[in-house]
Amino acid sequence: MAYIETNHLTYQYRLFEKQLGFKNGLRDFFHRRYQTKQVLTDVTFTIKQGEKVGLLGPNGAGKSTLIKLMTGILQSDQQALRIMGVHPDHNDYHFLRRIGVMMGQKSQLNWDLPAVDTFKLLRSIYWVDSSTYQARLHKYVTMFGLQSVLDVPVRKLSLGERTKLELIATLLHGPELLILDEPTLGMDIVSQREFHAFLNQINQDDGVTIFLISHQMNDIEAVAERILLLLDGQIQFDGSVTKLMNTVKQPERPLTLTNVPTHAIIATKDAQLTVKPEQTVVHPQTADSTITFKTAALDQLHVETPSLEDILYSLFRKQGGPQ
Ligand SMILES: Nc1ncnc2c1ncn2[C@@H]1O[C@H](COP(=O)(O)OP(=O)(O)OP(=O)(O)O)[C@@H](O)[C@H]1O
Repeated sequence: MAYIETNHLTYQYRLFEKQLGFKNGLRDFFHRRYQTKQVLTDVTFTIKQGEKVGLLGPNGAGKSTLIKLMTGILQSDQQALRIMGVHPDHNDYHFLRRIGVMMGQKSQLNWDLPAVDTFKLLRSIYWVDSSTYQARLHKYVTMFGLQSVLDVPVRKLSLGERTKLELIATLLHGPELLILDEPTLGMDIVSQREFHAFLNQINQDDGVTIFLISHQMNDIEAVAERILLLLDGQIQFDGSVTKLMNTVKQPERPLTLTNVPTHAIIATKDAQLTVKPEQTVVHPQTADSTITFKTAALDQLHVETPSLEDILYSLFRKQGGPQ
């Protein structure tokens, strides 16, 4: 049985259609009219225990909606979604104990209290025994080097410190599945890397399955072994970052050559280019980073490989799947 399984998962919101004017307002009161907004259509994928999966998609693609369905905040068809063998329900305590959810824009830490006070509260809510709690707290706080800020009211901490404490709060009850929605928003690059290293460590040490939504490409590249691309409400790609880079028809990039000798021939992996004497810019069909020279004597050759961000930019702009 798959650890996480969606099977033609479809979701639409129902929106109240409000009419303008007093008379229409009165009519609305007795005869409400609704329209529907299709957000997810036939979303099908499976995730194995211990995987680190990134969910990518443009604004409004339905990523948060999918998370709300996965955590039982929104309800879907029973057969369309199974998480750890059950249909998610946000009233199911046993289910909630097994997952941890961190939303970058929502905090569970009390602003006026030190983080350790919220940790103690969470320990009681989740019935974590004292020795397990102490061991986890010690491990996580040491990994992040946050010993000195545990007793400081949260409002006095930097955003980076708060975010790391937020992650610790999410993990104290020992969830097997960690769902993260934009966790590194606003973090500097040093804190981001510490955060990535932490996630990879808990995945390795404790086998925590990680489901990560982020618009930060470095989050995805540093953590996710596999990405799901949500476009037009459907999973349009499922595979590794490398596979996405190889699958997607990459935007054509000019090669800028200087001091090209007469009829210098450059071989790419898949094709050969013959450079005409005066030509200093060529547009190869298949440019990649493994270009070799057959006839050397080029002074300078710079090949730019498109980044993941470039690839996603072109995909998100046209809102279509990889071709
Ligand atoms: N409660 C709601 N009622 C009606 N429509 C909603 C509701 N919540 C979200 N939507 C709509 O559903 C679509 C998907 O929203 P969702 O928040 O899931 O997207 P997202 O991929 O998480 O976007 P972002 O990257 O901006 O966070 C959007 O068009 C949004 O306006």
